Amino acid sequence: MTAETTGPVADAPVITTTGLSMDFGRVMALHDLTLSIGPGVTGLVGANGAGKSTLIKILLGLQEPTAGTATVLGHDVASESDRIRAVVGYMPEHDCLPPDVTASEFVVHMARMSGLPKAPARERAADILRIVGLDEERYRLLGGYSTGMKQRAKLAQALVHHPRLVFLDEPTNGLDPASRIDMLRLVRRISTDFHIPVLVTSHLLGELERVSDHVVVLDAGVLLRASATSQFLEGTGALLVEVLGGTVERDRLGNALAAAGLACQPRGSMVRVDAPPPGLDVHRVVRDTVVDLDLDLVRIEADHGHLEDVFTQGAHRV
Ligand SMILES: Nc1ncnc2c1ncn2[C@@H]1O[C@H](COP(=O)(O)OP(=O)(O)OP(=O)(O)O)[C@@H](O)[C@H]1O
Repeated sequence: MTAETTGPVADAPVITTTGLSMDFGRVMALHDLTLSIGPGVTGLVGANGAGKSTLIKILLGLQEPTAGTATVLGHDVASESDRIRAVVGYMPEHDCLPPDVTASEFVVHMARMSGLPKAPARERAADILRIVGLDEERYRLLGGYSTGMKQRAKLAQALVHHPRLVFLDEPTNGLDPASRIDMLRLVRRISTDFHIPVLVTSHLLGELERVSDHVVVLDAGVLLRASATSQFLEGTGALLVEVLGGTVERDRLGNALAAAGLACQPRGSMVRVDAPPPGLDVHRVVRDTVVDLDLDLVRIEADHGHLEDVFTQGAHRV
């Protein structure tokens, strides 16, 4: 297997699906999915069981859909899955690492399986293990690795053969908050530093907000929404206001703003003020109210949408 040398044409779809369905009998894992995914990082989000892994397996040609068609880098998944697997890197969700070999041996082996000769395979494996942060640990047996190190080793094997596209299935699974942030930085680097399109999944809806250019939201196999991340996060027109103190001060402010005619409710330690009627200078009303109540203003900021809102706002199915 040799990876192709040319990258995807700018803005050409990297992945397309048309009417894709996967019926397992008792459960419909994907239902009539029509999608077009471009370059950059695409976050595929949805609760456990939403159909994320099933979609990836179909795209890799590992599972045959019950209906519909799909292409990956222009190749048809039904008839050209060998071509697809040659040019796509895949990090599976579950632990799939042999415990009794070192990370170095494993990643060199995966490079050789992809067709790289011995010396370049060693060189490439060393490079990629350094990039994922396993330089010093590369001669340790994988069986003794922590979850975070195993995730990095899985990522290394997905990148070692110079793929033109990578699928990362729940790369932050089992990681503590600091390791999650590190892993998400690595995911971003795959796109920004190496210019490889990435399809990355997470069941934590908000997790991919910061690293994804586009987001696809699945709910029980149905496409809820697919759009640029910026469209999910754009301003809602509402404001968040914080004053010094605790819930007593927050509620005094909220009650006074409500008495001044603004629709508001508590949001954590802050007061969320709904988009005001046109013509009303809400910043002035807030500042005047804070002064009248003898409170100390910490901040007034625009409230932005979040990915989770897609599930709570009666999402429009696409
Ligand atoms: N081989 C299979 N046979 C029967 N049902 C399956 C099979 N594979 C997946 N399913 C079911 O299809 C649905 C979607 O599963 P899938 O693994 O794609 O979800 P997911 O979004 O990746 O969730 P998770 O993150 O929990 O893996 C689930 O209800 C799952 O139980």
